[in-house]
Amino acid sequence: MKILVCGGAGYIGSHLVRELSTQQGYEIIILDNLSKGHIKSIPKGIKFEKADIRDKTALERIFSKHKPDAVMHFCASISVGESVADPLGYYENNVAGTIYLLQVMKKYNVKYFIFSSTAAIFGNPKEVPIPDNARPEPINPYGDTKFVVEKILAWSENAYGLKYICLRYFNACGAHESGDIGEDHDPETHLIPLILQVALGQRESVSIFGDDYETKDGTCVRDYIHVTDLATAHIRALAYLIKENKSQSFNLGSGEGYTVKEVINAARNVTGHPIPDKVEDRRIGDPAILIAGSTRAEQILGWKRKYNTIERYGLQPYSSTFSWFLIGHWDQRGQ
Ligand SMILES: NC(=O)c1ccc[n+]([C@@H]2O[C@H](COP(=O)([O-])OP(=O)(O)OC[C@H]3O[C@@H](n4cnc5c(N)ncnc54)[C@H](O)[C@@H]3O)[C@@H](O)[C@H]2O)c1
Ligand SMILES: O=c1ccn([C@@H]2O[C@H](COP(=O)(O)OP(=O)(O)O[C@H]3O[C@H](CO)[C@H](O)[C@H](O)[C@H]3O)[C@@H](O)[C@H]2O)c(=O)[nH]1
Repeated sequence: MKILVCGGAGYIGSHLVRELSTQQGYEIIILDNLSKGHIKSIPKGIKFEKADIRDKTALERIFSKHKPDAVMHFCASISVGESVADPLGYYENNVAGTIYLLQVMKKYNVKYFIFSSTAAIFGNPKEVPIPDNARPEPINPYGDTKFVVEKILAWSENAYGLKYICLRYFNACGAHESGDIGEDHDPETHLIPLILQVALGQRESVSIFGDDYETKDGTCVRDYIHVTDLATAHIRALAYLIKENKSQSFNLGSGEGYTVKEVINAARNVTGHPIPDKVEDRRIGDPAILIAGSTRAEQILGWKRKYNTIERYGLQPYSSTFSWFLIGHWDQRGQ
């Protein structure tokens, strides 16, 4: 089976490629414009097409050349804060880009689509952990772009018979066990790599965006899920889609939430670095608490987190950052 992995040079996509390439029966083609991804994260022997999903001519060329059977779609602009400042850019890349991709899939009769959705579609959830069937009510443009695509997918199934799976990741974290791929965004906006940059002496302090939320220590709560566990969920989702021929949406998280302060403290414990912090104003568009209920993925896909003990995480150096956080995360809880 030929799988076109759009955004396969990025953080989560590159981990999916690593896992998928260990499975029998899949041929992988990566499409990425390298705006954020890294050529060095593409393993030797995997086909690569440098292209932008907003370039329909390029998409047509790639589909006609490789004739994929399924598409996994990781490409997006991904920062909540940036999306508030530049909503049009976000709708263009995340919504218009996805429409072009779906149009070309339709033209080349490609039926299976796996979409990187997000916890950000839920806005300020009414129930925590957020059930799979909670009603999406995004509160920032980034989350809304993903919700719009989810609706486009449902209507496309209705009209054209597209079969799709939306995987709503909570906060991805960690790095590949080999240590040669991991999170490497420039500029970095995600909390854990920013904290680790302080420990590495590359930044003086980490900002805490708001300490007046209604949470146990006033800082935002997020559910951090290991990137390799996200990758294995994709492989299960693909197998399910092909076997059952049924569209579905799944939350993917750990079911546990950590405040910004807890994450910083965990990193202090693990690295032994004081990691100075600075409380700043709230970041616009940030919900107070996001924790996943992933019952559906567990029950329907048989997905289970592998990376849930300190022994599993280990110290994983990658580039200039380390996935130290998760070790500390468990130390702190006494596990
Ligand atoms: N990182 C997280 O915590 C998280 C959480 C929930 C959902 N997601 C979603 O998962 C997906 C992957 O996230 P990530 O953290 O790996 O991001 P990333 O930026 O590392 O990866 C995205 C990749 O897509 C490529 N890309 C972006 N726009 C493109 C375009 N127009 N044409 C071609 N390539 C393009 C980038 O170069 C990059 O390699 C995104 O859709 C994101 O919204 C991420
Ligand atoms: O310097 C920082 C950076 C972040 N934060 C806080 O840390 C938490 C996590 O922020 P991240 O930027 O690391 O991640 P987000 O929760 O904003 O968003 C991430 O996870 C979402 C799903 O939950 C998305 O899908 C999105 O792509 C991805 O960026 C938030 O409360 C944020 O306010 C800080 O306090 N200081």
